[in-house]
Amino acid sequence: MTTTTETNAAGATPDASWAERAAALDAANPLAPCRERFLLPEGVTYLDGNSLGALPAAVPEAVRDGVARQWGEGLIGSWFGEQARWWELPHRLGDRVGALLGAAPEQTVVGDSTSVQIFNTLVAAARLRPGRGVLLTDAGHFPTDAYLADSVGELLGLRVERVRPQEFADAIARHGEDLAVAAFPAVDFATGERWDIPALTRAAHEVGAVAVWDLCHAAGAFPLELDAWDVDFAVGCTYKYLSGGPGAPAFVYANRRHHMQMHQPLTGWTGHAEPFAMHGTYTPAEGVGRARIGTPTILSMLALEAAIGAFDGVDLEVLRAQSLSLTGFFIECCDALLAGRGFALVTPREPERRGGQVTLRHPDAATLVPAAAARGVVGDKREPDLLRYGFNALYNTHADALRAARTLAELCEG
Ligand SMILES: Cc1ncc(COP(=O)(O)O)c(C=O)c1O
Ligand SMILES: Nc1c(O)cccc1C(=O)C[C@H](N)C(=O)O
Repeated sequence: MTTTTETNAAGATPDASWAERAAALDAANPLAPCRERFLLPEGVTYLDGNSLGALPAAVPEAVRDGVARQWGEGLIGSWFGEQARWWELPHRLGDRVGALLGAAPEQTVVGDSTSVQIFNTLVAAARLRPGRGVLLTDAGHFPTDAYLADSVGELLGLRVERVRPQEFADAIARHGEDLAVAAFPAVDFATGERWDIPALTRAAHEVGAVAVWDLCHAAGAFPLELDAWDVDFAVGCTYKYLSGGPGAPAFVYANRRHHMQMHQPLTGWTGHAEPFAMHGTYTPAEGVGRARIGTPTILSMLALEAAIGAFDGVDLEVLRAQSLSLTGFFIECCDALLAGRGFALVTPREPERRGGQVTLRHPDAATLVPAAAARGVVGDKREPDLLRYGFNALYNTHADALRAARTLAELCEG
């Protein structure tokens, strides 16, 4: 398999030895018992957890309890009653998610969708830098981030500039004190390339700008240190590596030092200082509670709360090591088994530049991805010719990686 810059001349290792290597790596995996924390369909190799995480085993019972006992029996009393305390759930869950992001408690809340939180946070961030004229964002950002940056620019009269992250540091320096906000993804959704959050955050701070990170493809995939890196704001979804389920609520992290000045545009009643006083005018809650917007989606939050339990006792450094072992082994398998079949590796080979996914390019991606899924290997396709395979170290195995590469090779043989 080739990259744009190099040709990898892997030797023809016999097929059996790949299987032996996969088995040995899986046998040595300290996270292997975590696979039992998920309900995976028999015979399916699921490599699309970078889009929708697999179902954690604890979720069905948590949702059943939420419906039958907390709602069915507790009724309205479950908002504040000991049996459920739904009202606190955005904070309770926020702290659980925050722990996976390197965020001390009371800086993260869960609620609404990623798109809503991106909008709210971008405006709040820009309002911290009045008089500045530029919102810098990634030219390859996920579409919702790009559309919302344009919308925020239009609303606030900011010029939106889109640059590739390789040019980000230069663009920051060029705009200097005219830069209000730098909004970037931690990992590129298409290529799987991981960007340097601490270095880029520092660069933004050097010109006095505010850094907003989209952690959709990072949260739960590898360790993050938002507090230590002095990140301003971060937003992300919980349905990918956190496996919160379809439509699971987003999270927003707001660094404690911004809480008192943070002025968000979506001033919903649950972010009010006294929501049940039913005042006619908005006074934001103190602390991160002001990032709340509307009524929490309790059933989804209960699913997410149970899902996050899959991380209990997991050292994120160990998870990262396993994730890199999986993606690295998959790249090796592809180098060997797909050589000369028209594939190119899009994701960087250097481990520190990868998140949890490996992206390949092939002119027949549109037919290969569904054909592989029909043979039990589920990944996804992104325009125009990308095949994405996402590895979640809590449930994927090296055998999954080998099967995926082998299946693609078999499909190319016809
Ligand atoms: C980087 C990124 N941002 C945002 C989203 C999605 O936003 P929402 O959850 O609002 O659909 C995704 C994926 O869906 C994504 O990959
Ligand atoms: N959010 C999604 C959805 O609601 C339906 C189908 C796919 C998605 C995705 O997660 C897309 C994803 N963010 C991506 O990286 O392409």
